[in-house]
Amino acid sequence: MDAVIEIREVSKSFQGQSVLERCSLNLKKGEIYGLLGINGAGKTTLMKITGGFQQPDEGEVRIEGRDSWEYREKIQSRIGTLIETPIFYDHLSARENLEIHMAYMGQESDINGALEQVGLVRTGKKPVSRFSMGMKQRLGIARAMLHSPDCLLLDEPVNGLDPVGIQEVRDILLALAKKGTAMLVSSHILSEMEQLAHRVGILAQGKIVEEFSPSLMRKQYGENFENYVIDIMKRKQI
Ligand SMILES: Nc1ncnc2c1ncn2[C@@H]1O[C@H](COP(=O)(O)OP(=O)(O)OP(=O)(O)O)[C@@H](O)[C@H]1O
Repeated sequence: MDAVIEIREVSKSFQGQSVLERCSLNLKKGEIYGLLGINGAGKTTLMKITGGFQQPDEGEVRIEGRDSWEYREKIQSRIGTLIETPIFYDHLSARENLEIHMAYMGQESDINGALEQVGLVRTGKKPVSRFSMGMKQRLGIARAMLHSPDCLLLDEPVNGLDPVGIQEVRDILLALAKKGTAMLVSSHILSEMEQLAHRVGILAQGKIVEEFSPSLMRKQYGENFENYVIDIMKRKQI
């Protein structure tokens, strides 16, 4: 398999508490991989390590063949990330924030198009400090995808979005996947995963304990799909 993201036996502990334990998963071009797990399972930690924002204690992550910690600067300029609450220059507008980001990336991009895609084109000079949580989230998504990255790491991307926003973001992500972008996406909303992800992995006990195709799972379990998945999450928690 031509993996764009290869997570190989990654382990990470904080103050002696193991969070990830030989966790492995692969993502290929155009694939959306949904990461499910209870609070504190280690989803954000795995995203941070994948993007080279944290060093694994053991194991490695390769993005397009490069070690994501060793080559973190290069990698971070090529991937798009939305991990935890996005941070912006609060006194600046959405457009100014994106302009600064692209200047930092040393690239040019269609900022207007991106703002339009996420429904922020009419915010004009309004400073980000006056944005709602959902608007900040939309801006975070625009920033993550602005430089047309081959890989996106999105930690709860629809968090705080209204139903219209959720659908818009889902459509954007599905369209990007069709163009070949690989995405690691976490969400607590199972129905969202079902509509978005090609493959879902359940993170528990520090590793992926179960992987499935949500559409096949729905076919197999019908209305019991949610219960089935929640059951696995409960059983594997300990
Ligand atoms: N920098 C850190 N220092 C100490 N502990 C940390 C640090 N980062 C994460 N942890 C701990 O690692 C565990 C996993 O946290 P993480 O944020 O990765 O989980 P999560 O699956 O994303 O949770 P949630 O669904 O609640 O967002 C938690 O117990 C958390 O307290």
